[in-house]
Amino acid sequence: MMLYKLIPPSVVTATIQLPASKSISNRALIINALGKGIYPPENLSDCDDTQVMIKALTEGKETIDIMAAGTAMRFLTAYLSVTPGERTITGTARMQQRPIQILVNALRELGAEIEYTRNEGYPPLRIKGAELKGNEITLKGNVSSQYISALLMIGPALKDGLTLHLSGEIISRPYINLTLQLMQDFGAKAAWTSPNSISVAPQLYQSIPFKVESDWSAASYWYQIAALSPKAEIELLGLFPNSYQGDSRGAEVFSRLGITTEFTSQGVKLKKTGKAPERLEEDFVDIPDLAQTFVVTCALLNIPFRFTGLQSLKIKETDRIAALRAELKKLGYMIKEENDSILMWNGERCEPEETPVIETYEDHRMAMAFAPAIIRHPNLLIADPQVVTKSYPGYWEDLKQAGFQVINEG
Ligand SMILES: O=C(O)C1=C[C@@H](OP(=O)(O)O)[C@@H](O)[C@H](O)C1
Ligand SMILES: C=C(OP(=O)(O)O)C(=O)O
Repeated sequence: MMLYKLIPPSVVTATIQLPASKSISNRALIINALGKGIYPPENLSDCDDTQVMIKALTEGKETIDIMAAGTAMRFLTAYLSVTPGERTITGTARMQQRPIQILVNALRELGAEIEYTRNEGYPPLRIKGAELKGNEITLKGNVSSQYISALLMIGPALKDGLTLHLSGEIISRPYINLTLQLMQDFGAKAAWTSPNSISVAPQLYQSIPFKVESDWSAASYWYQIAALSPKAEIELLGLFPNSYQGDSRGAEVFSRLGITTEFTSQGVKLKKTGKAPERLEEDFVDIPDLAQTFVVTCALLNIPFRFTGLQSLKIKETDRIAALRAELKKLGYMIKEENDSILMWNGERCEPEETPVIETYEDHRMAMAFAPAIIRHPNLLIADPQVVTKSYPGYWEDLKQAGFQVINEG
């Protein structure tokens, strides 16, 4: 097992070229493939989740391994259903435990030929591309928005277009809006027709030059470093106001924790105001990928919190509710959970471990959200730090550039 020991600088000074958004990269790639685009998307992310998508779309292999990429698994399942050929799509052991039945059922209802090769409801899948016949379906909106995005993106390729009715609470809605936004940019007609229905017209995508913006989820770890450091001068490149990404709301939540955002022509500069709230309450149903950032930040700043809307965390790269509680306990914080969807902390402590080894559970966000904790817990070690490649391969190099020492303890 690889272990990283970190030593923070006394003042964090950095200008960081963030990775490009994997959510935007993977959408642009699918849309480009469906539209037979002549302009390849520019500034694609160099992360694993985008690399596996590029390979799947270009190598033409019969067995496609998307490793741990949820977006690739879900988007490609829909894509392969409308693309000639017969293929198997698989992923890591964890990916084979992440549910996909809602999407498979929806695609089957539209006429798709998909079989489970191992366990009913989970990858791997055997998919035979076909012309889909249906054009209107109802599916649950409360498990993963990626099923909805996957269906929407193939909508323009269906003879009669597609209408989706979403039942139950709609989670991760900004990711659905991101999909619609990109589809519209590429010339599709796709829009909400009611608070829970979306219609897509049958109309081919147009090819346009397109540049992917930086990743706001990745930016959150730098906001966290600014919040935890006594002094920080951090500039993040490639972020703009009115971002397509829902996680840009992290800037507003961090402003309540004393980190304000100033937009420049190239990105953002973070400022510390020195103000901190007595308590933080937030609903994460629209911003699930920021949960780990804020849980760790608030505990370490000694700010009690109650975070709701976390029901999707159990089916992500790991059970993030359990992982957060277990690892923060090692640092001396007792976090409570309620209904599988709420995490709270009332300030309760326990004895911290002397040399806590933070496990990362094959989850990039566990590594990236706990590394900044070194600023308050100088003895912690990060296990399996290479997990960051899922979304942010340059994370450790960027920390070094910001003055952190990153030492491989073997
Ligand atoms: O569509 C996307 O790009 C994503 C949607 C979200 O997943 P869920 O819709 O499953 O919450 C998010 O957690 C994931 O990192 C990326
Ligand atoms: C949940 C995530 O990714 P995915 O679902 O695409 O694997 C994530 O990046 O935090």
